[in-house]
Formats: sequence, structure tokens, C-alpha cells
Amino acid sequence: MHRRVITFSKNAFLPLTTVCQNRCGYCCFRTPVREGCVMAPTEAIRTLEASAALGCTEALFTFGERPGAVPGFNEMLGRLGYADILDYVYHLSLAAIERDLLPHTNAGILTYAELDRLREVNASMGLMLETTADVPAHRNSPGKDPAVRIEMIENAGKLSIPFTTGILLGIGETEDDREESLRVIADLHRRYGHIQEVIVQNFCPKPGTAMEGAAVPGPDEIGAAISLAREILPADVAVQIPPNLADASRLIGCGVNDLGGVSPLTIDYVNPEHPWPQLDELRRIAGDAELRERLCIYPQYIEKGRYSPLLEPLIRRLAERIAAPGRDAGA
Ligand SMILES: O=c1nc2n(C[C@H](O)[C@H](O)[C@H](O)CO)c3cc(O)ccc3cc-2c(=O)[nH]1
Ligand SMILES: C[C@H]1O[C@@H](n2cnc3c(N)ncnc32)[C@H](O)[C@@H]1O
Ligand code: MET
Ligand code: SF4
Repeated sequence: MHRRVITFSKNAFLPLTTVCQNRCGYCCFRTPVREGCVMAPTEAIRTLEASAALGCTEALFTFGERPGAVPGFNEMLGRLGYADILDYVYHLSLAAIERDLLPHTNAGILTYAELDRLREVNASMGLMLETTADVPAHRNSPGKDPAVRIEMIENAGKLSIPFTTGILLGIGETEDDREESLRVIADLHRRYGHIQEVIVQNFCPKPGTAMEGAAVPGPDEIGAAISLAREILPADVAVQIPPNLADASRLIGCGVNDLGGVSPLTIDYVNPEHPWPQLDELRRIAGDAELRERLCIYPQYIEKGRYSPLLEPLIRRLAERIAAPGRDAGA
């Protein structure tokens, strides 16, 4: 009998900017161009160094989409010495690699050329599909048009980038919409073979946002969505739930096999009111299953050599480190 395995990654969350071209009805992350809307390079480097010292393996760069489209933003970055946000994330990706962290960028919509450039310095990348439905929460978010999201995930496939995507539950979509979204992701993976994991994320209401009073998906509804994901997605695609947003120990039986990225240092800037569970709590969530640390690039993609030559030595070193015999998961 093989014991079930539940994986997770130890990361540092770096919200490079809160400026965003979209205005999603559920989001509390976005801000206008103002003092503090860009993470200063010194702070980013400090976070990378402290996270590496704590044993993290991943630098998660998640930030507002196409901030350069917002007037005043590029001038602000220019004062820090960068041409645009892509230039900044490229530079910090190199800084992460130098400090033994593998970059994973989720910057919202990027063009084929932008993905191609970032691929050189990122071990994996991500973009939530969110939903294929046309929902009011996305009325002011051109980048959440499902056709635009699907095109980017497809471009990442053409470029062979190990990829994370997912669906957001409770933003106005129906159960049929969830099924359609998962089928679209499954089809993309069948065509390009690049989807490592699919996040089934539940909406959490934020005060001051358009959806602050909206109903939240209950545990049974979340469980049903996880089961649906496991049923629809090919077996080599992991189903991930964020362990800080829902009752993970209760949901694990529905087919979850990954708990995503957790950080010993940085908060979840997208859901700042939800602290990350630490290692003992993750073990409790995993229950009888074996809790195993992973990198942001999954083993099957490492084996296939789906990474840039620049990342080869670091990926090899970190893979060895997390596999060291006798080593406790995540210690
Ligand atoms: O690729 C993504 N990774 C996201 N991640 C990263 C994810 O949890 C892991 O780091 C990935 O599994 C990478 O291996 C998040 C991490 C957070 O702390 C908070 C929110 C997210 C959301 C995403 C996401 O939308 N896309
Ligand atoms: C980084 C990812 O976080 C998700 N996201 C954004 N806002 C919320 C919220 N209020 N609750 C849960 N998830 C959210 C989106 O799916 C986004 O793509
Ligand atoms: N803004 C991006 C998106 O929604 C990244 C995650 S939200 C901060 O796709
Ligand atoms: S969820 Fe992402 S795309 Fe939507 S407003 Fe927030 S930062 Fe922008």
C-alpha cells in the first residue's frame, strides 16, 4: 500500500506593486499610484535573504496586472531605476536566484514575448483562470476576460512553462461554470502538458470592496468543487487548496493533494486576514497522508528538463536538499 502524499512549498511572497489595471469586485489588494505602492528594492532583497535563511525555496512574485497602463506608474518605477514592471521583476528574479530561491511569477496577463523573457529566470509561472463565466465582479477588469486568460495560459503552454492556474469559487459563477472552467484547463493541459497544479480557491469577502456582503461558498460547496476538479483533471495535475482560506483538514478527503505555498515570514497579501498555517498545522491537515515538501517546479517537469539552463544548478541543489534522507518535511 502506498501512503497518500500531500505536498507544499516554502515560499516568500513579494507583492512588487499593488497598482493594477483591473478593478475586481472581490479584491482588497489593489491601490492607486501613491507612496508605498511599489515594494522598494531594498525591502525586496531583505525579504529574499531572510526567507532563504529560513529555508524557503520559492520567491513568489504576485502583483497588480499591467500597472504600466495606470498613469504615473512607470514614472515612479523610473525613479527607482527600472523601465517598467517586467524589468523590475526580471531583476528581482535574478536576485532571488543568487540567494537560492526559485522565482515563480503571477503578474496577471503577460504577452507571449513577456512570458518568453521571464521564462529565462522563472522556474514556473501562474495565472488563475478564475472562471470562464462573464461575472459582474469582473465588469471593470479587462484582464479577467476568460478569452484573454485562456490565451495567456495557452501561450505559456506553447513556451513549455510549468504552470499554476485555478478557479475562484463564489464570485458569481454557477456550478456549470465551474465544470466548464475545469474542462477548459484540462483541455489546455492535454494539448500542451504544462499544468502542474490547479488551485481551487474560495472567495473571502473584504470590507470596503463591492463584494463585501456577498455570500461565501460553504464547506460542502468547496468540497464538491474539489471533487469535481479531481474528476475532470488528468491525474498528473495536482489539486491545490490554500490551507489558510478554508477548513483544509475537512477538505483533504475530497481529493486535494497539494497545499500550495506557505511562508514562515511573509503574509498572504491577497488575503491578509488569513495567516499561513505552519509546519505542525500542515501535518495535522495532512492527517494520515505523508506531508512532503516540493519546489515550485514539480518533479516530473524537472525530469523532463523543462527549465532554463540558468536555473539548472539551483534546481538540482534544492531538489537534493528537500529530499535529504532523515530530513523532516520543511525543517
Ligand atoms: O500561480 C499562482 N500561484 C499563486 N500562489 C502561489 C501558490 O500558493 C504556490 O506558491 C504555487 O503553488 C507555486 O508552487 C498564491 C500564493 C499566495 O500566498 C496567495 C495567493 C496565491 C495565488 C496564486 C495564483 O493565483 N497563482
Ligand atoms: C492571487 C489570486 O487571489 C485570488 N483572490 C483575489 N481576491 C480574493 C478574495 N477576496 N478571496 C479569495 N481569493 C482572492 C484571485 O484568484 C487571484 O488571482
Ligand atoms: N493581479 C493578478 C491577477 O489577479 C495577480 C494576483 S491578484 C494580486 O491575476
Ligand atoms: S485580483 Fe488581481 S487583477 Fe483583480 S484587482 Fe486585484 S490585483 Fe488586480
